[in-house]
Amino acid sequence: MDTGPVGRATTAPSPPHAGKAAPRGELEIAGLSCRRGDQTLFSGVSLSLASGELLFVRGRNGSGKTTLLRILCGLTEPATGEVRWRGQPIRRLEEAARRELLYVGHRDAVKEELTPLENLDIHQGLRGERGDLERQLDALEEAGLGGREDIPVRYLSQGQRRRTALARLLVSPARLWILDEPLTALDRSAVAWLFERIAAYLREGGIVVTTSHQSIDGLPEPRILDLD
Ligand SMILES: Nc1ncnc2c1ncn2[C@@H]1O[C@H](COP(=O)(O)OP(=O)(O)OP(=O)(O)O)[C@@H](O)[C@H]1O
Repeated sequence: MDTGPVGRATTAPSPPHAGKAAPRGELEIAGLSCRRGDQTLFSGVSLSLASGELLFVRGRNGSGKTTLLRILCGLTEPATGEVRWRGQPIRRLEEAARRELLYVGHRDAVKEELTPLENLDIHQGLRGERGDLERQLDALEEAGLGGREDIPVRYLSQGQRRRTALARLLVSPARLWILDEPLTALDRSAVAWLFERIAAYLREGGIVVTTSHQSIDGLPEPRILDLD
């Protein structure tokens, strides 16, 4: 695992609407079920998440955590039920509303042949955001990648790849973070940094849905969805 220090904190973009009164239940989940083959992974999942709330989805390997997170951001269709973001069906969001969601999957989705800086720039381009070089460099510095911004990702350690993926949180304004196993491969200092980041984001009114097989003691009190 990577043991490099995590760099100085930068000012991450505040969630859109930070500071304004937020309606309750921005993310609404109703009657979700999912089947894989002849197996029901989960059923009857209903809940509502409001500004500042953290949801911890837990369960054994194969219980359906990743599948559920993908359903929450509209990447996978459930067998039954629906997900709404600010009242709109998640799979039919307009572009501006879609940009309020930021998903970091457990496979890092970083391009091996590109550098961390290029990966961050492409990520922003795909979201329709204008990349700001200074902010991108600050984000990579904060994520502990100072000095490695221009090295192709294939030469980086697992922890550094993870940090590259997580640096997206620092450049993209979003209202909802969906983080699948964000702690994987992170060393202790990076875990502490990420926990601080998540706590600050929740205080500013962001919403976070996350999974982890590691302890999340150190994060603000979560709501828990247990798929077992
Ligand atoms: N597209 C798919 N087609 C068929 N089966 C799938 C598909 N996606 C996931 N599965 C199956 O659904 C089950 C749940 O997978 P999922 O990745 O959601 O579990 P998980 O709870 O995130 O597991 P882990 O803790 O191991 O990451 C697994 O048995 C997996 O093989």
